[in-house]
Amino acid sequence: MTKPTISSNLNLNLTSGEFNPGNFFSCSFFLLQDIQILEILTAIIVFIVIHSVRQKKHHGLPIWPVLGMLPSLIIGVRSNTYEWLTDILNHQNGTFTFKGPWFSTLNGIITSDPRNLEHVLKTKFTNFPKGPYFRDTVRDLLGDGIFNADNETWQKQRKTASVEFHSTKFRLLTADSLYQLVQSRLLPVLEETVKQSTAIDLQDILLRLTFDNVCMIAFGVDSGCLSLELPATPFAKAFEHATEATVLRFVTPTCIWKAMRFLNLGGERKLKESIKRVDEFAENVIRTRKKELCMHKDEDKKQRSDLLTVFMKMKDENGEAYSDKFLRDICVNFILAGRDTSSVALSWFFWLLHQNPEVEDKILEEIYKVVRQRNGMKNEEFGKCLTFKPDEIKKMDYLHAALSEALRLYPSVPVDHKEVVEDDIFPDGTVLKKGTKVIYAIYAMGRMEAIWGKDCNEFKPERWLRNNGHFMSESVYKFAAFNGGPRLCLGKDFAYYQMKYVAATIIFHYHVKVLHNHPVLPKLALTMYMKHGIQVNLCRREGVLHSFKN
Ligand code: HEM
Repeated sequence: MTKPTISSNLNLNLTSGEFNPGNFFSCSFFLLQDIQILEILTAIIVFIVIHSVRQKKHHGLPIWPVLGMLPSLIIGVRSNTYEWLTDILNHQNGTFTFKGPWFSTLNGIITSDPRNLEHVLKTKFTNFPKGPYFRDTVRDLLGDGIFNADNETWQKQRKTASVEFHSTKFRLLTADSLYQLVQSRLLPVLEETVKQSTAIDLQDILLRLTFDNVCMIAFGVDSGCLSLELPATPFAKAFEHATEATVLRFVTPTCIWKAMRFLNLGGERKLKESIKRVDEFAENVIRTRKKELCMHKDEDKKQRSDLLTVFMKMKDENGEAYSDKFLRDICVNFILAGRDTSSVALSWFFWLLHQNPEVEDKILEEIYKVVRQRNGMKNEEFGKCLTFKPDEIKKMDYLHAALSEALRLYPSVPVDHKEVVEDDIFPDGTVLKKGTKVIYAIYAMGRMEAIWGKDCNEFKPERWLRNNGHFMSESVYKFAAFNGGPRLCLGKDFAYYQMKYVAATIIFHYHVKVLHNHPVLPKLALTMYMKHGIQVNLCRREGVLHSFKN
C-alpha cells in the first residue's frame, strides 16, 4: 500500500466536501506522521552538521554519524589522494586515526612519524605483520607471494630470494640482461622517435623495459614488450588494471567489495578478468619451464639462475615440489616488485628534471667526468661512448642523489600496511589495540617539514651529498621508499643500478622535453604510476654517437 502524501490527504477531504470521521482520523494520522518524519529528518541534519563541525575541530576530519570519515575519504580519493593525506598528517603532527562507516572494517591508524615507522618495521617487527585484512584484500592478485606473506611463508621466500639476489651469478645475469635491453632495444626505440620527430610516452617505454628486464631475471624469459613496433602488451596491461582494481578495495568497505566480487559486478568483474590474464601468462611460463627442466638434456638450461628455476628446484616442508599455484604467486609478486617500481620512479625523475634543468646539467657534467676518467680516453672518442661499465655507474654520486630525491618526493610505493597482533603503544603515544590496521604514508613522509625542513617540497639532490660530493644515505625510517627492517626491499641495490644505468644512458644521449600542458598526475594504484603517462620529445645531444645496433 502506498502511503498518502500531505497534499493527497488534504485533497481527499477538501474536494469530497464530506466529513468522514474515519477519513479525518486516518488523514490526520498520516499528516501528523509526515510532520514528525520531517521534524526527525531536520533534527538529524542539524545533528550531523553540528556534530561534524565539532569533530572537525577535534580530529581534523569530520566524523559523520554512521558514515564516519568515509565522505572525506571519497572526496580525497577523487582529488589527489596522496596530497590529501599529506595535508591531514601535516595538520595532525604525523599520526591520525581514520574512522570508517559503522558497518565496515575501514578503520585504522595512519602515520608518517619516523619513530613509529622504526617501531613497526624493526623494533616490534613480529607485532606488525601484513595481517589478515591486507592478505585477504590482495590475495586474489598476489596469492601467497612474498609481498603478501607473513611468518614462515614469507621467511622461506625471503631466504631463498635473498641468497639468490646476492649471488655473483645473479648479479651478472641482471647486469647483462639490462645491458642487452638498453643497447639493443631502448636506444633504438628512442632513436626512432627522434628520426620520426614523434612524441612518446616515456612511462610506457620504461614500463616495457623493466618488464622485459624483470621477466628475464625472475623467469629467464624474454617477454619482448620493448621493440620498435611497441607491440600491444595485454599481460602488462592486465597486470596494471589488476593492481588498480585491487587498491580500490582498500578504500571500499570489505562487505561491499566482497558482495560485488560475489555478484561479479563493476570493478570486481574487471579485476577477475585481469587476474585471469595474469594467471594465463604465469601458468604458461611455469608450464614451459617445467617441460624444459624435465625433458631437455641441455645442462645449460638446468643451470639457469633465474628465480623461477631456483624455486622450482626447492621442496616444501613435506618434501614435495612447490605447487604451480605457489610458483604462480612467486612469479606475480616478483613482477610487481621489479616492473612497476623502478619504471615509475624513473618517470617521476624525468618529470622533475624537466622542471629543474640545473639538476640535469649537473648530472651531465658528472657523466662526462666519469667517462673522461676512462683509461686512455681521447677527447675525440668521447662521443663514441655508448654504454657505461658497472664501476662507472657506481661513481655517479650526484645521479644517485637525484634519484633518491625523486623517490623521496614520488616514492614508487606511496603507502604500506601492517596489522597489530597484540595491544601496543607507538613512540608518539598513540594507543594501538590488537587488530588495528596501521598505514604508513611514505609519500607524506617525503613531504613533511618536520622531517626534511622548510624546503621539503623542493627537488634538491644536494641534501643527499656530503661536503666531498659523496652520496650520504638517510635512515630508512625517514626515507622509507624501500621499506626498512627485515622486510627491506630485496631489490634495492639492483634497482639503483638499473635506474642509474638507464637514466645515465638516456641523459647522455638525449635531452628529454615534456610536452607543454601534458597533465602529470599520480594514479591511485599499488605503485605510483602517472595517470596519463608522460609525453615527451627527445632532442639529441650534439657530438654523441647515435647509431645503435638493433
Ligand atoms: C625504485 C625501485 C624500487 C622501490 C622503490 C622498491 C620498494 C619496495 C618496498 C617499499 C618494499 C616493501 C613492500 C612491502 O613489504 O609491502 C619492497 C619490497 C620488495 N622489493 Fe622492492 N622496490 C624497488 C625495486 C625492486 C626491484 C627491481 C626488485 C626485484 C627485482 C625488488 C624486489 C623486492 C622484493 C622481493 C620485496 C619483498 C621484500 C619482503 O617482503 O621481504 N624491488 N620494495
